[in-house]
Amino acid sequence: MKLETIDYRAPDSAQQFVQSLRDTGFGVLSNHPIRQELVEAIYKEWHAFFQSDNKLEFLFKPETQDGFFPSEVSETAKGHTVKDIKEYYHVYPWGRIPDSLRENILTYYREANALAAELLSWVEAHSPEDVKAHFSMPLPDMIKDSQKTLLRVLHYPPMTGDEELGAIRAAAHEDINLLTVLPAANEPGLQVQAKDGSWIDVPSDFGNLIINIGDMLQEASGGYFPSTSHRVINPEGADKTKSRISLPLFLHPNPEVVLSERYTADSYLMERLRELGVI
Ligand SMILES: O=C(O)CCC(=O)C(=O)O
Ligand SMILES: [Fe+2]
Repeated sequence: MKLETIDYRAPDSAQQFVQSLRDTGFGVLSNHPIRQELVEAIYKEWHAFFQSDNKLEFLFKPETQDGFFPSEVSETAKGHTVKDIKEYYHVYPWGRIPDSLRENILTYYREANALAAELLSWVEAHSPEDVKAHFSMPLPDMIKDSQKTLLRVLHYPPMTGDEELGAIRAAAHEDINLLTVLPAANEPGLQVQAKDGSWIDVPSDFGNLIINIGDMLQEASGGYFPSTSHRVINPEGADKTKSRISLPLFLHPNPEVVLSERYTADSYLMERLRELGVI
């Protein structure tokens, strides 16, 4: 399996993109409308924020889950026992955001959401009729004005050598949400698991946009769209001294949206957050 990069502006991009999602759980887009200068500015200013003690004034609130999550409380992926080597900040437009970082990150939030709605309409348009029939509403409507869509700014610090045995930057996991939209990070490391169990590098050319399926879309499509395992491996050699910043936007439907006969978006999310040990 190889992940092909798809030109967003190609005449058959929607069809190719949805085929890639179906085959691998991932789609990689080049030539897309997200401005690279904006992403670079965000990486730079948030890297500085993670280096500063200012982050401690924005410690996350357990009730609302916005703010800074230090590495000591960061996630343990489902089925794992060792914490990931990462710290992160949860950005919601209604949540706390340091003043000097507000403008760029909220612009990105808005623009990435607009593109995400278009990508969901591609998914809908290229779903077979029997799959589409199970969607309780058009996919873009599920996330419209959602207060739950989460932009996570992740910082994977340089390796110190004191990491817990077996710990990696992000242990293998599946995302909980509908789709995740992720600009290629400033360093490689993201891998997706192929059907044969092997791990494949996600093409991380700076400027690519990476989209992957989450468990909620898998649930809503009756398994037609697979939510595939992915992970972020530790750097080797000279790259050990480098931080990695990444910026996944997790598209979450409005809480009352029906995903399937078993779940609403809210009941699904609560179950998963409990499993992760973050609520
Ligand atoms: O940092 C990355 O490239 C991916 C992060 C990720 O998979 C996640 O936070 O769910
Ligand atoms: Fe993920």
